[in-house]
Amino acid sequence: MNTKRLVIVGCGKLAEIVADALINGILPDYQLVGVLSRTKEKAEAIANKIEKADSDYTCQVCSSLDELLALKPDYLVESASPAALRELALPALKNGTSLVVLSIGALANRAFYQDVEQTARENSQRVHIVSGATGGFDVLRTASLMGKTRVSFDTEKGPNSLKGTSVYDEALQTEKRKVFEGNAQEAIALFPTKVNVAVAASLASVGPEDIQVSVTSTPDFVGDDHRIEVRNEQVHAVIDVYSQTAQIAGWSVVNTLRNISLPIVF
Ligand SMILES: NC(=O)C1=CN([C@@H]2O[C@H](COP(=O)(O)OP(=O)(O)OC[C@H]3O[C@@H](n4cnc5c(N)ncnc54)[C@H](O)[C@@H]3O)[C@@H](O)[C@H]2O)C=CC1
Ligand SMILES: O=C([O-])CC(=O)C(=O)O
Repeated sequence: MNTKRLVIVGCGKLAEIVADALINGILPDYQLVGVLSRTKEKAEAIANKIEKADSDYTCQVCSSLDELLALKPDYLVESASPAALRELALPALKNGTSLVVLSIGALANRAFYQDVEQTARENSQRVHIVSGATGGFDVLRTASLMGKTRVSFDTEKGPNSLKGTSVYDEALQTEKRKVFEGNAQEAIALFPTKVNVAVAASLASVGPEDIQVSVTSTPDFVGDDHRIEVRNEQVHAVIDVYSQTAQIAGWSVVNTLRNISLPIVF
């Protein structure tokens, strides 16, 4: 078995799903050798889990990206924020570390996307964009290759998940309203950590400027519903994923890591 050295940046709810999957034997080809988080206690909690699972290796709690990269990981899971992805992507790729990324919003910036692409190529590494809280990237990519394609991305959320953004007001607690219409670049600028999914779907198809995105707030709505519609001359597909929590995004990292290491992939 060719064991891969894995590290995680951002030790929150989604990182914990990946660590638990590892402990539960769902990622047999990986060792979680290092963790880094803004809150050190969260990184320690994950490292302690690995320790308690009687692993025959140590998971190091790191205080800086340099310390983490010095562990020479094969793969880095980013489960922190778009700002973190902007900081770590190029140094990690230059270090010979491939990326599995959740905070895809950072890649809506064309110049950054191109730097990441070129650095990955020059260092023979790859950047895996996970399906997160949505999916259907295979059909999105395939349809877009066939010729002119239109793609829309419509999200429904509860008002509480929009608190702290410029579109929020108390009336949303009782009134259903479309609070955003635009493209994915505009959407991620307005909601920096809430529409990574829309940027991911756009990168898999027509690009962040050319996808039509909307966000609707519905009173008492629990979770998120992401509906992608893709159309070209021959194909019409609808991918509609409801999820009660964001856990599906953590599991999509697990699925991607399995695809990287298993002989048969989907
Ligand atoms: N693609 C998708 O479908 C989805 C993507 N996301 C992205 O995944 C990220 C993680 O989500 P959760 O685990 O739910 O968030 P969380 O808030 O539970 O955990 C994030 C952790 O990262 C740490 N962190 C933040 N910035 C950091 C930095 N610069 N360096 C090191 N650590 C840092 C925080 O202290 C926190 O412990 C979100 O920020 C969001 O951008 C979230 C849900 C769905
Ligand atoms: O969890 C979701 O539905 C989507 C989300 O936060 C993101 O795309 O960043």
